[in-house]
Amino acid sequence: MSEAPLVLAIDQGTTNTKAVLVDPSGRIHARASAPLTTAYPQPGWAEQSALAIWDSVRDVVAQLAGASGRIAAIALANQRETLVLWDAETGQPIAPAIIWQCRRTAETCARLIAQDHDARVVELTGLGINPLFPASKLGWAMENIPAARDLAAQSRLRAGTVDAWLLWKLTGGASFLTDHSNASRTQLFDTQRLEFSPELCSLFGAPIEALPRPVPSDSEFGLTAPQATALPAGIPIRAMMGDSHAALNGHGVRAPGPVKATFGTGSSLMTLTPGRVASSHGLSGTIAWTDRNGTAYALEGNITVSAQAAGFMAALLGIQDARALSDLAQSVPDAGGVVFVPALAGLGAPHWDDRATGLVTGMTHATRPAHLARATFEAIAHQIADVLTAMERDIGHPLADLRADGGASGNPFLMQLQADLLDRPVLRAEVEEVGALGAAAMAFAALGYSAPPGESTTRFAPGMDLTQRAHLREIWANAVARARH
Ligand SMILES: O=P(O)(O)OC[C@H](O)CO
Repeated sequence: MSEAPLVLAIDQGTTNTKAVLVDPSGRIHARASAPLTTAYPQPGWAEQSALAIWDSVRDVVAQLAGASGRIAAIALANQRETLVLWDAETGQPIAPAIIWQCRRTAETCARLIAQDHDARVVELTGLGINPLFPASKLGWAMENIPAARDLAAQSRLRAGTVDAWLLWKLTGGASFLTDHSNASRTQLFDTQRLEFSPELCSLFGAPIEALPRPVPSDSEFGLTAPQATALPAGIPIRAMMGDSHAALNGHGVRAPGPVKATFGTGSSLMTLTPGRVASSHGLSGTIAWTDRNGTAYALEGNITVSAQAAGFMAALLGIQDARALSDLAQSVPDAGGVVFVPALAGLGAPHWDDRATGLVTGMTHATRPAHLARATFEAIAHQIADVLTAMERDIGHPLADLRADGGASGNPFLMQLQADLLDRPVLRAEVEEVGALGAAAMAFAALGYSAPPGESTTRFAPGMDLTQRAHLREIWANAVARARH
């Protein structure tokens, strides 16, 4: 009997690139990982090397290429809203990638909002005007990077999100495409017509001809080029999706109801909706994916700094890493009244305040590093609770539980805190690579295999006294209000 085919699923994230080899049942046969660094050259700015992103993909692919004879397809999940600019002729990036966290266009966005453009942008895209999205980033690049203007004048400028950049490199420049889930996060994409909007491109100063062609998430995206990676030429790329969208698919969510939270550098909560939605509570309407069944729409809340807050606080306290910070946090029964608001790059959903800054409240002579450590994990959970509350208000009924994935979901202390502060169960996926598995499931479906079930989970039941929970939620809300002044 011949061996089952494998999909090589790549999850290109902000802090690392991971890849897995998966079979049609969803079983992982091998894993690989490569780290990435982010530069913060000015307050509010955030950049990565586009070549380092590509090299990290080549690295993880090389670690798994021994199985290339069995690899039937490649699937890609990626950090979203990050803008890469490159020269179509040389294949070289012309500037650092402006990543999703970057707030350099905060003033431009504030001006566009003051000029009353927000309602129309939300109508077309589901997204409130914000520097998170590539639209204003591309406008900024056209104004501030002379090479972008020069190349655009020669029709050589390519401006894409990370999926488009990686696909272009994997195929040796043959494919310049983006999938609808990634396109829906650019704030240039009309999510009803499924095309980039000339009106929005003109509003943000983005050259529409430099953008990739948007296609469904299960398209025939192209074939690996000779020597692009350690893989042989001719392997098809059969799925591309934003990482958060892929994680929702990886949880086995195929119909409205469940909500998932990815505990990554930032966090994203997402739930499928019966159709296009416009949030009234600070969330985004977006496209989950498009495939042979049509377009799946979703409601999403993005938190700008989530698990990254633990690394930040560990560094600030001179503690080795987030794991050691978690140990320290568990040495005290509570945060002693201390609240940490990790608005280190403004605040995302549901507040969307670019001027908010990080803040610690409630310190006294009794405050110890352990209280700050505990407040950091509470902050991660509070932010998720804020978005879940907003989601319930938009949907109009309570959500039963939360599906959790992403690196920090591996921390049982955090998962218990999350269940406690939500006052509802948290179901954590047992494998960490839910995003990669979701992209792999999309590729297998494209190849004609039926979807594997969602990942099995560990359940964390809420156990906090309700008065204590109400008190913690209240002092958190007060601290957030202060961070915004
Ligand atoms: O790199 P991650 O996993 O934190 O994901 C980044 C998100 O896609 C940004 O929206």
